[in-house]
Amino acid sequence: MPSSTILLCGGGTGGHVYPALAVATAIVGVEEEQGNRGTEEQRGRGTGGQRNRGTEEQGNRGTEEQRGRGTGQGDCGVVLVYVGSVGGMEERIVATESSLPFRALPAAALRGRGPLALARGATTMAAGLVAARSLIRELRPQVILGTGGYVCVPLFLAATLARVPTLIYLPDLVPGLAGRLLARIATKVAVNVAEALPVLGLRPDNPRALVVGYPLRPEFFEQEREACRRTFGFEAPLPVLLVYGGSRGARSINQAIAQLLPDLLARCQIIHVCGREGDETFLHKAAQSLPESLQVRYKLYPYLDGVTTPAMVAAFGAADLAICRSGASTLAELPAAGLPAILVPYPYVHQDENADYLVRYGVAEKVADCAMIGTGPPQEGALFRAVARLLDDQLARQRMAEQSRALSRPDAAHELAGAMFGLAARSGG
Ligand SMILES: CC(=O)N[C@H]1[C@@H](OP(=O)(O)OP(=O)(O)OC[C@H]2O[C@@H](n3ccc(=O)[nH]c3=O)[C@H](O)[C@@H]2O)O[C@H](CO)[C@@H](O)[C@@H]1O
Repeated sequence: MPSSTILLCGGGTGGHVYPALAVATAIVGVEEEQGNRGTEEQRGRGTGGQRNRGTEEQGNRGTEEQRGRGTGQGDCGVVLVYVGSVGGMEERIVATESSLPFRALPAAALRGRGPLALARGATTMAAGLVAARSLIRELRPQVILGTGGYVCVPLFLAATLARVPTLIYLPDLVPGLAGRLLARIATKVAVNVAEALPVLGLRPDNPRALVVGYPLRPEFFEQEREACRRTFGFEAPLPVLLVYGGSRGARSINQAIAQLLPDLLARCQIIHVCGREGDETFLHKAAQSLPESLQVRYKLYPYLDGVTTPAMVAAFGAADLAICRSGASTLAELPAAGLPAILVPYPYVHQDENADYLVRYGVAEKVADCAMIGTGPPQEGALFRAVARLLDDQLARQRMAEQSRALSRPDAAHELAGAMFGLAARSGG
């Protein structure tokens, strides 16, 4: 496919960004395999997928040399451009963790807390549609991949008007409102697991439907446990617990951990990724009130990006057990790392279905947000009881890890890249 332009679009939260970056890396890989070399001019325009995320041995901060390796920048004839929303967290992730050029569109939620919010949302979306139409006229893409979030709506509408083929990837068991809308207008609809298709009104034999798994950063499959542990400065032979609340952090989980900190640190070491919303302050204070011998077991970060901090993949590699929300990424990242988990679904979106899927396969346990601490002493709440039981039962963890690995589909990014090339070929790219 000589000199094609592909747009990747997803935003609002991290879960809509990382799958697109993984597909970008795979597209560059497929292009290079096919020996389809770009011209000097195309190279300058930027083609990269994800930067390399390393462990301690690899320097961990991403040297210039490593960044070059992970991006695929240089010899690829495809031009990839990331399209996100104005002011969304995707701009920062794309700038830090990839070398893709970034373009922003106005976008807002399609439902509001009243008629005024709804009207404001509709106005922003109308502005987004105008901007998307002019972006498509300027960049003339052969195909567009959407990975979710409201920003895909104006871009997909503009693509439909301009007859540019689109592929929407929806990773959740039950996709949100924007996802369901996009599934109606996209040329192809890809999902993580077949169970998601009926919700979208699609049968598995529908030629528009693809079941591909979840496109992951390749580094999830490559981590070496001891190196990952050293990355976080852990030396004790105690188990490592990874706590995170999705890409934004989860206040209720952070508050529960603050209460349980002394009891947890008596049994394990913790990597806690608390989100950028300011919870770091009270967690830091809770840790400082502990004896020095326990404090060294607690590693607190607002976010792990693999460039300014250690990488999220290294945290997965270091851990024996996770406590986390059940965003769609957990359906693939936990299996790829073979990491047993206690899932605490975010109550206001469809995360229960994702958690139930993993629980059904025996690779995770579920604790309701409101049951984490309960009404009595925090140690008697459902969260601490589950953590203590699993930390004490290495065999159970091993069994969960093995069953978890069996769910892994490492070829998802590659499959989606192939589907994108197929659509681009149809559009004459
Ligand atoms: C509150 C909300 O609406 N959540 C939704 C949002 O979650 P959210 O954006 O949190 O999505 P996920 O939990 O699926 O993914 C988070 C991603 O961020 C990465 N990560 C996270 C923290 C960090 O410090 N570094 C890092 O790299 C994780 O490894 C993962 O790849 O999108 C998901 C995908 O549609 C949905 O399933 C969730 O229901």
